[in-house]
Amino acid sequence: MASSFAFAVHPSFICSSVATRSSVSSPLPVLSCSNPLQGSLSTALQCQHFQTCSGCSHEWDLHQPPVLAEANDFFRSVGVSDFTFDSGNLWEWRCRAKLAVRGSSSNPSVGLYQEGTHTIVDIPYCRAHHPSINAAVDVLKRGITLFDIIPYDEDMGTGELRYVQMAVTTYDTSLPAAERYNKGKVQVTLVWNSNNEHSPSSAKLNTLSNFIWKNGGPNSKNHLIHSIWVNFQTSRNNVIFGNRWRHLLGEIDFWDRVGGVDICLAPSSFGQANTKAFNSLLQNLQKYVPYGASVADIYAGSGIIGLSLVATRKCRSVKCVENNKESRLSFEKSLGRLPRTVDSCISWHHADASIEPLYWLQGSDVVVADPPRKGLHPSMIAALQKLPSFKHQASNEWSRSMLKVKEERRPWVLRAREASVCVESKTIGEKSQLWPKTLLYISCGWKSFKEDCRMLLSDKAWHLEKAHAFNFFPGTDSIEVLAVFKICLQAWTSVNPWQQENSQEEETEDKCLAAGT
Ligand SMILES: C[S@@+](CC[C@H](N)C(=O)[O-])C[C@H]1O[C@@H](n2cnc3c(N)ncnc32)[C@H](O)[C@@H]1O
Repeated sequence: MASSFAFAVHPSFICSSVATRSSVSSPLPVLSCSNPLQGSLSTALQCQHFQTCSGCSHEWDLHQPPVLAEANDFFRSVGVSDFTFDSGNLWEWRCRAKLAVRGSSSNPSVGLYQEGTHTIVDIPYCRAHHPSINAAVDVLKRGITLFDIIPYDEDMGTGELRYVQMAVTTYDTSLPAAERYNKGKVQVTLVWNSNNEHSPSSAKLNTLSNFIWKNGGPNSKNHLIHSIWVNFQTSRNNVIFGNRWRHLLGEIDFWDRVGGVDICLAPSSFGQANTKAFNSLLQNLQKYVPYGASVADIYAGSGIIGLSLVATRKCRSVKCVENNKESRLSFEKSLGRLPRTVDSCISWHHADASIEPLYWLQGSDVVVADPPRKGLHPSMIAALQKLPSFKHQASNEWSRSMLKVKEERRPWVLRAREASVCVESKTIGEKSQLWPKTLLYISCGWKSFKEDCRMLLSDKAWHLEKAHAFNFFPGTDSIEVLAVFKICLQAWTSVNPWQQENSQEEETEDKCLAAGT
């Protein structure tokens, strides 16, 4: 139960907050706002699972997570006084959830761990979930009970169903635009405790998926399931997915639309959980990329950011670097839906960006880096710190010597350099002597971001020009940051007094000096 407060709900809040399409509409929990230190009910979580479920840590003021005050101070201290925050949707924002399945077939729990335990809390009325996720979980649980599907037992390693991933597409052009989000459809992935589709429990897997399809697919009275997949995983560790994925029912391709482009996401690829907030971030990010820029999209996943920039900023080239090979197919499919008018060099590399980071940075004037929560790899930071000294070294020969291309013999490094997917431009030639002037750092880990930011600013290599944050995870004390760094040239020019290339760079240099970075 949520809290010990007594309750009074403002009627307008009830209207705006009740799940719109779920057959599992939540009895709202009892809260009151008698404590003047608490925020308004209109921005409160009001979830009955709060405190038992580990998903949300904050119940009040969802529009301003506590870390925001610290972020504001931090950005001020590094010279950014106009830091902005976009608070977005406070409920029903989660379009992608991985939920553990535990308990028994007669009483299954589908949810998250209770804080600090290995107990799974059933969260049928989760306020963060898109309503279609809660509705799909409800169908799943009925199927588990009806067909005696055994939930996974972590201690014994037994059972059939371990996890379920639910991903919502909010892109159905047959619906009016205003209805698309609420009527989103779910790609369900069942994580099954067997080696493959030939195992003895496969009959039960098929029965369960047919039940879900019958009760949530296109011929049901509440069409909420887009497709059903299975992932086979027998490992005893706590890695959620195994390597074997199979499509079972519905459409294979899962399309959504963000950042002005159609994107296809396989269940095995990384996908942002908060589709609307991600879209806002992309629209903001686009403004910092000059038309015709060459972009390196590092930690690219299925290349959504890079493709969005190709389409909206008419980039000369975009190079995506990602170490999960599963994302390649999604990238290829999304690439196929770019407008025909796009004329750019576009490539996607299956590579570890921390190995030879300079190789990936070369040839671009804008770097987008969207690393996992732990932040940039030390080797990537070191490479970014070196960039000011490369700025005017335009010769390819010099670049090659810096990158030690001639000496490189390691087959896996040479393999990674070859693009897994590549589209040449019809008109644009290569311009590999470029080095980045702008770094757009997207971060979901505030702690690691601060450290990386300090490192980048510490030796005057970069200057922080702008910072924005987005409420990607309302109910938690996390923010997604978009930080705009510009290269500083004075460190380099003090030893190499070459002429500045253009006035924009002079301006950036002045700002670096003014900010004392
Ligand atoms: C926060 S996600 C961002 C994905 C993508 N930019 C998006 O928004 O969809 C981070 C990505 O970095 C990838 N990654 C992690 N370590 C990497 C490495 N050493 N080299 C390249 N990619 C890496 C992960 O597989 C994941 O797709």
